[in-house]
Amino acid sequence: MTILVFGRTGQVATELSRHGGDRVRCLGRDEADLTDPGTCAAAIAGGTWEAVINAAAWTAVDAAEEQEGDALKINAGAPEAMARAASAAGIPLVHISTDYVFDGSGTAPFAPDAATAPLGAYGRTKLAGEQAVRDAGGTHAILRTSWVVSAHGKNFVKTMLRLGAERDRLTIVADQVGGPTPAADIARACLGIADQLIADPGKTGIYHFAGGPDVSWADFAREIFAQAGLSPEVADIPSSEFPTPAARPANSRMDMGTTTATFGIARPDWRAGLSDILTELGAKA
Ligand SMILES: NC(=O)C1=CN([C@@H]2O[C@H](COP(=O)(O)OP(=O)(O)OC[C@H]3O[C@@H](n4cnc5c(N)ncnc54)[C@H](OP(=O)(O)O)[C@@H]3O)[C@@H](O)[C@H]2O)C=CC1
Ligand SMILES: Cc1cn([C@H]2C[C@H](O)[C@@H](COP(=O)(O)OP(=O)(O)O[C@H]3O[C@@H](C)C(=O)[C@@H](O)[C@H]3O)O2)c(=O)[nH]c1=O
Repeated sequence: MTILVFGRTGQVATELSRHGGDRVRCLGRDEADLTDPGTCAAAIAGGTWEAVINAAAWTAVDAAEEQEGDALKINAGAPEAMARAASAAGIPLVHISTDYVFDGSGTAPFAPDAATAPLGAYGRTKLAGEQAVRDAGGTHAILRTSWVVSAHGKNFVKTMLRLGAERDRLTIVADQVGGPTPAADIARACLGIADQLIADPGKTGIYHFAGGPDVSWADFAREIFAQAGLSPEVADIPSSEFPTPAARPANSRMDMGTTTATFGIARPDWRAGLSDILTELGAKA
């Protein structure tokens, strides 16, 4: 049997396709459009699947501020339909969420049961998606991750490689700290969690999965440039000097202790994943 994946072109979906091989069937927007949640439910009901993984989402953080209704449909309406259909089919759903459901207060890592309080529209829509998945009442894992990077799509590593080649000096925020997470590691975790939920629906719940060690965006940029053999000056700035439509959490540290205890999945070292990404991009020094 096969695992159904929503998403085909995204960072995590691309790695699910790569790591899942013949075990996964990835649906692009042409086959299941999340703005039309009925197409997601129909895709689940229309096949015989072992599990469902939702790797599709509205991920444009700033654009969500102006288009929250559109983002809500994709990040909550579609997951609700997926969760209901998966529950009706008696199969588990692995749904990916984000550190941006937290307000970023303090410096301690957030546990999965910590209070949520999103700072912006993207986080609000993702939190609504989590709630919808839980309300559907089926077997599920809501896997919150952070700062996803890969050789595909749009992400901080690719932005830094572009800017680092163009400029002598970059100003990068140093007062936001979190765990960069390679999409390949997320894909492996999702597949492992899906298998374990099939075997034991009692593992249903909210889990965290983020790379370590925690780092500021500025220090993350420095490591990207070190591994890529680029040497622009990286100047630390406060978030106030990099104004964006959506506020970002200052503290994105996430405690993944329950993920390790429940599923035996260890925290990945993002520096190793970064090395793989740069090698794949032909950018490794
Ligand atoms: N990127 C990050 O830094 C983080 C991401 N996450 C979460 O991880 C998950 C995966 O993110 P990531 O791989 O980075 O996402 P990407 O932005 O790389 O890809 C998003 C995917 O969603 C698809 N999608 C968007 N809108 C629709 C739609 N209307 N119908 C069908 N498909 C659609 C896109 O397809 P298309 O190419 O056709 O638009 C694409 O495949 C998401 O749940 C995200 O919220 C969590 C923390 C950090
Ligand atoms: C390009 C650039 C960015 N920055 C800052 C802005 C921001 O605080 C930080 C990262 O910028 P980005 O726009 O890549 O990050 P952003 O889109 O906010 O990334 C988020 O995406 C969503 C989908 C998530 O779920 C989060 O976990 C997180 O990964 O870097 C600088 O300080 N200087 C720069 O030159």
